Amino acid sequence: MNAHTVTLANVLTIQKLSKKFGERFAVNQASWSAQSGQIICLLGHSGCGKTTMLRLIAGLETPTEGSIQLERKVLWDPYQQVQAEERNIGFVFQDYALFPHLSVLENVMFGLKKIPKHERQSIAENALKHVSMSHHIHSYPHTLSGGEQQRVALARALAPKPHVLLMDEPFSNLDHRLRDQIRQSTIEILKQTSTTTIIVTHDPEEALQIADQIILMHQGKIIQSGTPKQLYFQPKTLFAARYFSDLNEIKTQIQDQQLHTIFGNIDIPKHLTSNNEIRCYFRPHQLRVNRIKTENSLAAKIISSNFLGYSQLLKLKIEAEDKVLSAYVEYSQHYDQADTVYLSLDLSQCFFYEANDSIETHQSPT
Ligand SMILES: Nc1ncnc2c1ncn2[C@@H]1O[C@H](COP(=O)(O)OP(=O)(O)OP(=O)(O)O)[C@@H](O)[C@H]1O
Repeated sequence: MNAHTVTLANVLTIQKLSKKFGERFAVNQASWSAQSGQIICLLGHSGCGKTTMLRLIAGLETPTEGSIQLERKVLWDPYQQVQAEERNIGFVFQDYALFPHLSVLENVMFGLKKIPKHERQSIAENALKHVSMSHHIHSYPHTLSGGEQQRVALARALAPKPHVLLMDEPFSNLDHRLRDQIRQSTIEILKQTSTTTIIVTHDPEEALQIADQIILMHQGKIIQSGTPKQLYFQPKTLFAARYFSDLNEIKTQIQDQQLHTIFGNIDIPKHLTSNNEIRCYFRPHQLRVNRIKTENSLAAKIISSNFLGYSQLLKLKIEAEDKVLSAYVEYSQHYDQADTVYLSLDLSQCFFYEANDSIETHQSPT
């Protein structure tokens, strides 16, 4: 193996995992893996099966089929099962689930039952020091802010040095200003301790910011997995593209082995082989807005403008077409409603899908 191809071992391996409640699949044939020290985000809309996936890994739900493996040990398959308390997996619940009648220190010590009594206190104190909560060891949970409770829950989950840490929407109960700060410090702690962590979130920006790998789910199935940049820049389906931002859509026509659009022509992407109509999609910030006409640019009128602080969202009506597009531009450029501007687009950065795109089948260029 050469020095540049070091591969990390899989810590967690999920294969064809399914969970049915009645006739409905909450998780449907999901396969993915986490490598040592990685932060994985399970991302998707409400009800897509993220929490069920965490609970299956923790041993709080029993799978219908498939397998879960921690390093070389099978945690669950149809023939072998390891009980939840024997899995050495930490869990931070959405509401933190601290015991109200125990102090902060006692809450953290509670997770250390397997460790000799005389060592528990110093390990718990150390874990609390790590999350900067030493000054609160004798406080009770109800006297702490949401952010402080989150840090105690993190210390309690990390103190037993779990093989894998599971966190269910850990930042969603924090107010907006605190969220960024707590998220940042949590990620620093997870990276310092090289803790392999699976975080559930429905927030695409959060996943892009913190994940080494994103697993995007819809109706129990994995739609796409990969690095944040792969999901954002090379979404394989319209669903994946749309999860991360609004999209503009324009029509294309096939002529002479090329796709013709109002912004110019491009070779037909190789992955598109059927005869269905192909549509071109792009994010609002991809549309270039200019005051001066350039080659291949289209005249458009600004029909509305929304101030967003640093940027501005423009709705633009193309003059020669019955088409309205959206664009983000820097506010400092001071575009106003009714201004005429010129639009251009780099087609090589756009996504192309068939018009009747189903969620799982059609791919964009990679
Ligand atoms: N114990 C249960 N009994 C029956 N159905 C369940 C049970 N738990 C979850 N479900 C169903 O399984 C599906 C997936 O639920 P799950 O909680 O895993 O989704 P989620 O993506 O975590 O959603 P949210 O973000 O809203 O928490 C939903 O349709 C839900 O109603």
